Amino acid sequence: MSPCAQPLAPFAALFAQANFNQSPLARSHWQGRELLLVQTTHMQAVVSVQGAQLLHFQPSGERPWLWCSTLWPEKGAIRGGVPVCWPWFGPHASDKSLPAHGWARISQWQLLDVLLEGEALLLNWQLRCADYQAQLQMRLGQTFSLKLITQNLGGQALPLSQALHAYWQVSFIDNACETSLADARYHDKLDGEHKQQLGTVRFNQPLDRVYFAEKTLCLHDSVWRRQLLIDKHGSDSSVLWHPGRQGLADAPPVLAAGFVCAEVADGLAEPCVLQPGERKELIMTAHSAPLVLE
Ligand SMILES: O=P(O)(O)OC[C@H]1O[C@@H](O)[C@H](O)[C@@H](O)[C@@H]1O
Repeated sequence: MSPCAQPLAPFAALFAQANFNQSPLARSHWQGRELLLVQTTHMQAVVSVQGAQLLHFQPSGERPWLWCSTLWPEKGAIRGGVPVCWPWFGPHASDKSLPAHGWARISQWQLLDVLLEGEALLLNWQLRCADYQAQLQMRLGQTFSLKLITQNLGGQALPLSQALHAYWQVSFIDNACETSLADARYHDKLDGEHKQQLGTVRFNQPLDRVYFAEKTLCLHDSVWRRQLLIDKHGSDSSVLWHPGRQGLADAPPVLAAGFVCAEVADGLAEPCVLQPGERKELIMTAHSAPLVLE
């Protein structure tokens, strides 16, 4: 069954009102945020300038891949799409007054350039934060990839932990599972224990786990008969997270039942330090495939 209302109507309304004027890009605003609407013969996407956050991605003829809340805070992080957690993941290591998951998702990024590469559109974003510089290269075609490049522009070593914190849309949490992490070791953040995964991971309970695995993630939706395959590079860990049936203030239960988070992370298995001048890349590439049930 698929009882949850899918929250895409606002984006559909924005596309209906937008003036693309022969371009694949149109500017739009919603809930106080500046948005880029992207439309080609192969896909539709929405990107927020705050966070350089891909909020919506839908290849032609397919269901949307990403989930996004319709309840955005007046200020602060938008829950949905692919928030960039950077240059730290979770609470800051020493100063708990700093924002969870770093500055990237609450900052305005600069769009450096837009290029057409074959059938795909490349959007190249940049953010400078003290001596950290991030570039996010977004490739939007029949599939999408996100390449986050961090460079230390200063003279001191800098700690780095990061994640591409994707909210994947599912028909209903009980219909979803992750199948590639069987046997992987993980840190269960809900009880602080280190454990080993037995079989597939189901999302029918609150979940907050850091898996120490470099494998491609594989999300199955048994009702939509869809697999989402998430390849990663430069990533020492994957985070699976869901708040459970009680949902969250900006994702009440009926909406929270429509996503699972499968995140590509780095600097969580081992502390990562960038030396002066050093660069590091974190890449997520997603594609879909039909799910054939036996
Ligand atoms: O509510 P936020 O700040 O977006 O974070 C959501 C979740 O993000 C996950 O990545 C973390 O592992 C969780 O601990 C956290 O609760």
